[in-house]
This record gives sequence, C-alpha cells and structure tokens, in this order.
Amino acid sequence: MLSKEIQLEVNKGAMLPLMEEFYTIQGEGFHTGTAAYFIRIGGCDVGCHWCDVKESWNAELHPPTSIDLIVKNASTYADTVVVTGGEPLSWDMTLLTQQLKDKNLKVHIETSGAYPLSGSWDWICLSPKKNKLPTQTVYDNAHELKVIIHNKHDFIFAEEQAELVNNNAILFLQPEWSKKEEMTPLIVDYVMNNPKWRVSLQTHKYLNIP
Ligand SMILES: C[S@@+](CC[C@H](N)C(=O)[O-])C[C@H]1O[C@@H](n2cnc3c(N)ncnc32)[C@H](O)[C@@H]1O
Ligand SMILES: Nc1nc2[nH]cc(C(=O)O)c2c(=O)[nH]1
Ligand code: SF4
Ligand SMILES: [Mg+2]
Repeated sequence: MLSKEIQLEVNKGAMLPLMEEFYTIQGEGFHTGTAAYFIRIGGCDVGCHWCDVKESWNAELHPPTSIDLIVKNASTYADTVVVTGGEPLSWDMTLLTQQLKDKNLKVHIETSGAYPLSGSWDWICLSPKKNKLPTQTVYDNAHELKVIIHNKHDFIFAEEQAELVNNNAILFLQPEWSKKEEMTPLIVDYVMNNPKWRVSLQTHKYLNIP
C-alpha cells in the first residue's frame, strides 16, 4: 500500500509508477528508425494475451517516481521522448507532458486509447485492442493507427478501427511477434491490395536493441 501522501501525488500525475526508461531507436510505426528516450509507466488492465511486456501490468510492482526526476533524465538524451507502458493513459499525463515540453522535448505516446486522453502530445500512436476499445478523444486525436495482426479476423477489426479514427491518421498493420511468420506475408498481400495501409514491423527486435 502507498502512503496517503504518495497516493495523492500519483493521483495528480506528479509521481508515476516507473517501470523502466531507456534510450533507443523507435522500432515501430511512423517514426521507425529515429532515436528516442522511452519512459515505460507501469499499470495496464487491458489484458492482451500476446502482450510483450506483461511485467508492466501490475502498477504496484513499479515504484512511484517523481516526474521531476523522469524529466531530468529524459532531457539529457535525444530531443524526442516516447511515453509507453503499461497503459500510460491509466494515469493523468498532464503534468508529465507539460514538464517535458518545457524542456523543448517532442513528446510521443504509445497507447491503446482505452482511457480518455490526458496530456499534450506531439504524436499519438493509437494501437486499439478488442477487449477494451479506445475512447472517442483518442480516436479524434491520433496521428497514427497501428493495428496488431495476430489472426485473420484482425484485418476486419483493423478496417472497423480505420473508420473510427480521424481522417488524417496514418494507418499501419503490425504482425503480432509470435505469429509473424504466418501473418507477415498476409500483411504484405493486404497492403498491396489495400494501399491506404502501411506495414509496421517491430524492428528493434530484429536489431536486438530494447
Ligand atoms: C506494450 S504496448 C504499451 C502501450 C499501450 N498499452 C498499447 O498497447 O499501445 C506498446 C506497443 O507494442 C505493441 N505490442 C505489444 N505486444 C506486441 C506483440 N506481441 N507483437 C506486436 N506488437 C505488440 C502494442 O500494440 C503497442 O503498439
Ligand atoms: N525500440 C522500441 N520501440 C518501441 N516502439 C514502441 C515500443 C513500446 O513498447 O511501446 C517500443 C519498444 O519497446 N522498443
Ligand atoms: S494494452 Fe498495451 S500494455 Fe496493455 S496488455 Fe495490451 S499491449 Fe500490453
Ligand atoms: Mg515494446
């Protein structure tokens, strides 16, 4: 159990359960190949059975960390910060994003959109999940829609989600890692037949970097 004082700070978004932070190359989606500092915030109740960071789900395993410290570390690296998780929108992102922007950093988010949008973002990557669909604010503000393809039905889900996202969002299909041998050729065919979509791969896993 957190002390009352710390719980209040977490509720305000002045402290967040930090799982890890690392400087790497954005491996996925529109900004693939570009250097970025990743901040991974613990806590997620969406429950994707193929999630590649299940250790992030239980927020209680990750120490509440002051955003002052998170921002200080981030600003010593690249000019772009990617906030991920866990599900970052489980928490109030207002203060964290304000302070990152005060340091002139570009602030990106990786989100399932399952909770209402908080914070101010230069780039929103929405990766919707069937078991907890995105909220309207995230559909309206997403710059990128990145749908994970684990089976053939996910192409239908992808088209449904593309109807819900704003018209400017760039559309990506990304193979679920454990099914990539089977799904990647289907994605390649699908994108050639439906060129409004683009392919996204988890390139960091091929590069053996975090
Ligand atoms: C771990 S999630 C954290 C952020 C947020 N909870 C979300 O799902 O967008 C980061 C990204 O990894 C993707 N992802 C997670 N597990 C994956 C897997 N096994 N194969 C491919 N992509 C995966 C998610 O869809 C999301 O785009
Ligand atoms: N290199 C790298 N790129 C990423 N893009 C999204 C990631 C995530 O887990 O949110 C991720 C990640 O974990 N590593
Ligand atoms: S929403 Fe993201 S962090 Fe949560 S289980 Fe799904 S992939 Fe993992
Ligand atoms: Mg990842």
